[in-house]
Amino acid sequence: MSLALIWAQAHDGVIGADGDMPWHVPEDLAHFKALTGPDAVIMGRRTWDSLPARFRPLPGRPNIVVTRDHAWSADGAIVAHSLEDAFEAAQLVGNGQAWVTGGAGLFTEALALADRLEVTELDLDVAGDTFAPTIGEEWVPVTIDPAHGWSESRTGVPYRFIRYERA
Ligand SMILES: CCc1nc(N)nc(N)c1OCCCOc1ncccc1N1CCC(C(F)(F)F)CC1
Repeated sequence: MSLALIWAQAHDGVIGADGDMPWHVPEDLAHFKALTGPDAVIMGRRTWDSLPARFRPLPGRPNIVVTRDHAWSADGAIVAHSLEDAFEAAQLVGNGQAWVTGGAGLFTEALALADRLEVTELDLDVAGDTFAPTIGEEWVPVTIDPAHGWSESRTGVPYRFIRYERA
């Protein structure tokens, strides 16, 4: 089972504000959908709660939700009570590739287990209360798209996609 992390961040690693993402970049949604495809997604309960109802569960794949609350359940969610349990569940129901899709706490914990990071960088200054994990020296950018500069979202936000792998 291969574990990847995927997130979108603005300047200073902001990934969220008040339980949502303070931007709208349709090209990132398309990127997320294209990359994660039918693979299992693993997310924290707050990220699950942040999903718009039409995307809860994320369509067409196992949705594994990590929560410490042993009373919690939700239609369309496979409940796990630790990242390790989530990883095991993904191995049982997944197809070999699982994605941690948020939030900050899970990203920090999953970083040590992951072999790939897919980061959408937004050239955007925005206030936030939730931040991406620090990407250590052991991670190297293997692709940057576009190779130089930025693409421009139809909403006007410059963005680029970076893939990191372990050195
Ligand atoms: C896309 C947002 C996103 N971007 C990157 N690069 N990495 C992520 N970890 C990520 O957060 C996924 C979970 C939160 O997702 C959403 N939060 C608010 C509104 C919409 C969503 N999306 C819309 C697209 C939908 C589809 F199934 F179509 F992909 C999934 C839910």
